[in-house]
Formats: sequence, C-alpha cells, structure tokens
Amino acid sequence: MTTSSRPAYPAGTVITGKWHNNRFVIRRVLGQGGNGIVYLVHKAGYRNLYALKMGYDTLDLQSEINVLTSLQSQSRRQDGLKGSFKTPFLLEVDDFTGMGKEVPFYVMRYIEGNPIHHFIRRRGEEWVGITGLRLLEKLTGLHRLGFIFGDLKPDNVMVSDYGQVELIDYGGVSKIGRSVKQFTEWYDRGYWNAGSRSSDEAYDLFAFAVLMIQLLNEEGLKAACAQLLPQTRNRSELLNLIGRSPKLKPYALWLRKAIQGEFSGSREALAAWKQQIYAPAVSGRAPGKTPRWLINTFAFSVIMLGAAVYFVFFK
Ligand SMILES: Nc1ncnc2c1ncn2[C@@H]1O[C@H](COP(=O)(O)OP(=O)(O)OP(=O)(O)O)[C@@H](O)[C@H]1O
Repeated sequence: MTTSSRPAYPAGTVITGKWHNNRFVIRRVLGQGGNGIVYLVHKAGYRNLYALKMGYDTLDLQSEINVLTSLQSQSRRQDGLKGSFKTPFLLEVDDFTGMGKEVPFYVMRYIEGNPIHHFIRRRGEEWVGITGLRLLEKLTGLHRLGFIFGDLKPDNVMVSDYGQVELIDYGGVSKIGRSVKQFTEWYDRGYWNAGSRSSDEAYDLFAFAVLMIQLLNEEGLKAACAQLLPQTRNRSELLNLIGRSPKLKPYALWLRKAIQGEFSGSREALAAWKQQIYAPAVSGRAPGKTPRWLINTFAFSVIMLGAAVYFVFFK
C-alpha cells in the first residue's frame, strides 16, 4: 500500500453529507492509502459501525464508487450468489465540505479483522488452506459478476477472528476484457513477464498464487525478486520456488497451474483448491494439509458467529 500522511480528522468530528444530510461521527482512522483515508464511524444517533472513505482525488474515488455501484446492482440481478455479494457493501455516497473544500466520500461495511498475512502469522500456517478457500470463493463471486479484483495483495484481504474473509479496496476492480487498472508488483503477472495486464480470471488466480507463496515462503519470494533484473524475471523462478519449498508442497500442483495460467477459470480453480485441502492428509507425505480439527474449528466458529449475530440483532 502507498502510504501518505495527509492530515486526518480527529475523533468526534461529524461528517455531514451535503446531499443526503446524514451525519457520521468519526471514531478513529482505520487506514490511509494512495487514494484516500478510511475512518471508523457511526451514524449519529446509532451504534452500528461503518467504514467511511474520503478520497484525495474526486475522479479516482468516483471510479471506485462506480465499480461498487455496478457490482451491487449486478449482484442484485443475479440469483444464486452467496454471502457478502448479496449484502450491500456500499451504503452511501456523498460530498462533505471541510477544510475549505468539497471532498467526496462513501460509506461501506466495516470489516473487522486483520490483513491475511497478520492473521496467518498470529494463528498459524495451517490456516492457509481454509482462508485461501474463502478468498477464492470471493474472487469467484466477483468473476461471476463479470469483474476481476486486480490489485490482490495481503493488505486488501481482511480475515476476521472467525476466519471469514473479506476483500477491501475496490479501486483496482475492472471489467473482464479491459486493462488491469491498479496492481502491485509482486502479484502482477506482467511484473513476472508471465502474461498480459488484461483483465481475465487467470490474472487474479496468478496474484492469488503469489500471495499464497508469500504466506508460506516470504523469504524465498523476496530473494527471487531481489536477484532478478526486470528483463530476466519470469514465471519459472516462481515455479522453481514452489518446487523447492517444503511448505508449498501440499499446494504445489494447484500453484503451478495458476502460475502457468492453466485453469479454465476460477470455478475450476476453486474446485481444485477444495479437493486439495480436504484430501485426507497422509502423514509424512502431505505436510500442511488442512487438519480435520481446523475444518471443524472453522465450522464451529461460523456457527458461533451466527449465534452471536442472532442474539445481537434479533433478541
Ligand atoms: N471496509 C473497511 N473496513 C475496515 N477497514 C478498512 C475498510 N476499508 C479500508 N480499510 C482500512 O483502510 C486502509 C486503506 O484503505 P484502502 O486500501 O481502501 O485505501 P487506498 O487509498 O485505496 O489504498 P491503496 O494505496 O492500497 O490503494 C486499508 O488498508 C484498511 O486497513
């Protein structure tokens, strides 16, 4: 993420929308990136928490808003989509007059959690299989709507304490068939001279594979990037890395296919990932397969989360 330190509004500041007149009270800064500042807010008079993104540049934020609006209207039209693509992510779009100028902002669902690399560091590498699965499901949902995520990187993947995965920062989302809008070197197919920067499902799958390599062998990935010149960088470096890393072994078949662009699409890739992580672990031959206790723990966490939501909202 590009971090710039622009002045942020302090806690307690009330952001009043020019057009809808809704008032949002800032609690704290959640994060700051190249496109804007994201605040944790609550709507005045209510307890529910939201994330409010204030853009530096009207055009950049507007294109992000257009993508979110389009995603939302398409997911409403498509039946059969599960999970967060059915629950609205974008809640409000407005302008705010502050510090002598008009600033665009939008309000979205607050995603409570930690970026995936922090989550894995804290909870252990055996969580890679299951969080990877949840992330692939999100990407597949987006692909079904006709978009690719584009700028897939650990900072844009949040994982809750219950192991649920959410994508944030839709600034890099583009329609399938167009050019990739925003990318980050390591995860970019073009950076590895492994394909074009056109928006296809394989682009996201490539980035997903690099992200998995990073989660399980960051040092190896760093070394590969540091040693190579831009013109000598190529996918065989990644393939070698996959072959050399014992921790990547259980995922090697899948990762190779994604790096070589051999999946017909994300649905096939998702099915293959599922098969790989749910295959019975053969002691000594498949280190790192998602253990049965973890699958059960994850299922239990989801049930507990459902129960907690039920008691908070319906009791
Ligand atoms: N919906 C959300 N819920 C919780 N935290 C969020 C949410 N959206 C963004 N954040 C936090 O704010 C940070 C910056 O947000 P975001 O990545 O959208 O900004 P950006 O300017 O587009 O960043 P980049 O420079 O990576 O493109 C994120 O890394 C994350 O920590």
